[in-house]
Amino acid sequence: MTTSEAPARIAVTGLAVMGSNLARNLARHGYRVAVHNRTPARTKALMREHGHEGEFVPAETLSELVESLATPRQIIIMVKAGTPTDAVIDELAPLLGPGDMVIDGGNAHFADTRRREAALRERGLHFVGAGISGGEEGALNGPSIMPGGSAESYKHVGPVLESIAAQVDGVPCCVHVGPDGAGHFVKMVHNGIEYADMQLIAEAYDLLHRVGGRGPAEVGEVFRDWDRGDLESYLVEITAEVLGHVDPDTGAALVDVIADEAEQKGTGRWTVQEALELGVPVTGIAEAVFARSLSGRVGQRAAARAAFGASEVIPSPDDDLVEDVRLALYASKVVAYAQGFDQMRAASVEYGWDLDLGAAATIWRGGCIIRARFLDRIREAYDRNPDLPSLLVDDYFRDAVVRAEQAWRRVVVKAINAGVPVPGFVSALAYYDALRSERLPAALVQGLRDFFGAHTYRRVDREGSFHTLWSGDRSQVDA
Ligand SMILES: NC(=O)C1=CN([C@@H]2O[C@H](COP(=O)(O)OP(=O)(O)OC[C@H]3O[C@@H](n4cnc5c(N)ncnc54)[C@H](OP(=O)(O)O)[C@@H]3O)[C@@H](O)[C@H]2O)C=CC1
Ligand SMILES: O=C(CO)[C@H](O)[C@H](O)COP(=O)(O)O
Repeated sequence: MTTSEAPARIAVTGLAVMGSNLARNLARHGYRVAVHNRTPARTKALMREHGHEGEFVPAETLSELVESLATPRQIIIMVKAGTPTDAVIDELAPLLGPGDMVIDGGNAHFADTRRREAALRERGLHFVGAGISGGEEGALNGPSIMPGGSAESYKHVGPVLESIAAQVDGVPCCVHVGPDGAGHFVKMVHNGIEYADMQLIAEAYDLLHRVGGRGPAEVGEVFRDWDRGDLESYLVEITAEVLGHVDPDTGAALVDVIADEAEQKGTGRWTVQEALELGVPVTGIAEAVFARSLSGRVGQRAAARAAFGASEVIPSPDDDLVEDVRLALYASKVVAYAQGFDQMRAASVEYGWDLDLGAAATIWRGGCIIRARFLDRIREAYDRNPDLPSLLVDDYFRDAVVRAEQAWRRVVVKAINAGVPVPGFVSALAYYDALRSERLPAALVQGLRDFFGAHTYRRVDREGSFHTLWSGDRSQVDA
């Protein structure tokens, strides 16, 4: 039904795949939704194809959209992140009144969200930076929603967002994450983990395919089987689907005809850039971002093949390979998640967000791309100890990693000997080994820094900073 007399409860501007599906989700939940898109053809298409699904109020302009809303107004922006979002906010803000709420559901950089929140607060408006995950299907049927912003604004938008979010065990996959950019930060880390997870899955596939000698469909069946155990997750489930799919044009496995150059829109890169700023090692996410970059360096790859010959992998399957790879995948995933949660903890301190890490795990259990059985275990770990220094040291994950360790090492050795690149598995194992080392060679790095730059070092046996007179008599002085 489409009527235009009563005021709309909420509005969506930006009606590409995400915005139109979110508007439909809202309408299906009984909200009267005002809808707008810069190019009116998209609004018309939504009304034509889905207008019967609920109460929509189409608007040709942003001022029409604003006029159609009940106060305090709630407007969701679902447009391209970056300058398009600023353009919409700049046009929208002068049309709004005190207490109105602007909700940015795009993949905004959290620093932009902090800036926008502060600017709108100055004007008496609320700005809610809400990370939304789940893609097209999630937006329609229940995404995971990570709203930031003031507690006051959440009182208004929270109930609406919670009602359209995915529900797991009766709990909505939506919670007030924290002030200003907290929601978009958590979404960014979600995407970083998504990158790491996909890279690890791709490495597992490569090993089972090239070392294990199994075809894509056969490996797809292995993933289907894994999806029934500890690895149960959306990404493992769809891996089975993609690997099992046959290209209608050639009859080959689709994965064999897709160009092997992984693209990226930038959220994984942001995660790593911000981790560098915070000094948090997110090696799994970084390796995943770099693996995508390397895949796209087609000219360099061709030159290397010409110079060295393409690496030739002779399949050498053994009875344990599938189980070993499963364990290595699980342990490497634990590391990737531990690093992502570590980054959120560091950001929480840096920006004063007071993030509840268990709540982040809870709202990722459904609706989003990294939804997984695993997230229940993470939530339980933070329930046991909200101040866990690392997920790895929680009893459950510690035992899981210890159980996987020997298989993990066998897989890495096998991959290296075979010439199959597994940067995700290798770096996860190196992180685990480094974290638990009694002594790290960082001591030598400090010695070298002091030698060439008098950068000083600390000692293990007494307080203070010291410098060795390397070009003098090599005695030690207090620094
Ligand atoms: N696709 C996905 O799976 C996911 C996307 N997101 C995020 O959600 C947001 C929407 O994504 P998606 O639906 O894929 O659409 P796109 O990111 O492709 O953005 C297209 C939309 O942005 C609008 N737009 C672009 N530039 C401007 C501008 N200068 N002024 C006004 N409107 C503009 C377009 O309007 P017009 O039709 O006039 O060109 C269109 O409505 C993005 O921020 C994206 O990162 C989040 C999670 C998942
Ligand atoms: O936010 C998302 C899901 O959570 C998007 O799917 C994400 O934009 C995909 O990122 P990329 O294109 O960089 O792989």
